[in-house]
Amino acid sequence: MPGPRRRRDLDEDDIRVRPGRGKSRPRTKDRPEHAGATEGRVVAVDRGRYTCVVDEEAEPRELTAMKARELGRKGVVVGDRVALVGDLAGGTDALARVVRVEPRANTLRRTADDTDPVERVLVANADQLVIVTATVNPEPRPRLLDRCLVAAYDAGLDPLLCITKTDLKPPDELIEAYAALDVPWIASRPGDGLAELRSRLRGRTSVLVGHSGVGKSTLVNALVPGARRAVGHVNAVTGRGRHTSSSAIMFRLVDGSGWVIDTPGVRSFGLAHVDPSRVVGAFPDLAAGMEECPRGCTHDEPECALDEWVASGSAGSAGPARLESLRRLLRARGGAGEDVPDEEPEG
Ligand SMILES: Nc1nc2c(ncn2[C@@H]2O[C@H](COP(=O)(O)OP(=O)(O)OP(=O)(O)O)[C@@H](O)[C@H]2O)c(=O)[nH]1
Ligand SMILES: [Zn+2]
Repeated sequence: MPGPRRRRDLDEDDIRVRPGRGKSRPRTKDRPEHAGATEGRVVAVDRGRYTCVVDEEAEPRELTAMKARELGRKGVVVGDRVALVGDLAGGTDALARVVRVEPRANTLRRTADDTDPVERVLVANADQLVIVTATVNPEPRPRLLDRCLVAAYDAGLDPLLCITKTDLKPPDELIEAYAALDVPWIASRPGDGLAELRSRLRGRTSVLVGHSGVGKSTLVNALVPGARRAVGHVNAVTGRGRHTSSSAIMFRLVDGSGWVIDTPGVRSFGLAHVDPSRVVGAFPDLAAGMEECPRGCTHDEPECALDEWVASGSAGSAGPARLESLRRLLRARGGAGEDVPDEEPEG
């Protein structure tokens, strides 16, 4: 007998669709008329126009589509797999219709916060989150990086730390700060590090996130000839980039195996939606020690059994630094009481 579904497995549609009462009339999405629709992948969204790639395997081409009325207010985001009908020829005037959004394997989301009042699904169906930070210019923002990491664990994406501008300053401090988190990292500078990044991206769908000006667009341009992402200039005084990229956009890697999604520079990452158990789940090496915790332990309180467990050495390789990392991330989740602001310094 199937067990009860965990809450995480439910998405918007499950919640809306109630078992029908009385005579069953097929719901819109079950109607057979779109059976012959073409499958596509949304690679860009711009004011109600969706750029989709169809025929990925045989002869990939892009076309523009609008949302069919029957989809109502349902969101369509970059990375979505969709069913398309209508004018599938492509070309400048052709307009297809998105008639269905396939169930999403996952979504990368941010909750509304002070800098962005709208809760957003940023992308769907990715499997890796590349958290990009520069060694300097702009300065790394540890709290923002931690929050991106929490977002990755929450969405079930594998994190990868990508440290840019190592020609200006060595990456050692950053590497050290993330050592206990066991996050794989790569370092890059002009003319170096790209091959390793490429091999990390092969066969995967990766989302690049990071503060404005860290060099995401520069990386995408190097990875995808022809991407022509606008590269901004970092203001020498504020260290701020110019937010040159305005929306998420997806590119196919040259050898056809894998996709990268460039996102606009972020200044914050609202995490109110994140269940702490998703963060804890990213620390399987500490799981055994949690068995002694009081019921409902937040693992960041005096009664938490982890301190003793780690101190006793029963944790194997999971030492105090590892526990401190878990707590750092659990705290990063909270919106209030920020220790280090992730905003730029004033002035
Ligand atoms: N010295 C140095 N400069 C770099 C490196 N990578 C990027 N830059 C420069 O940093 C500036 C910002 O790079 P972008 O690629 O526009 O940064 P971005 O992250 O896409 O910024 P947004 O589009 O605002 O999100 C540009 O002047 C780049 O030439 C690097 O490894 N070393
Ligand atoms: Zn605990």
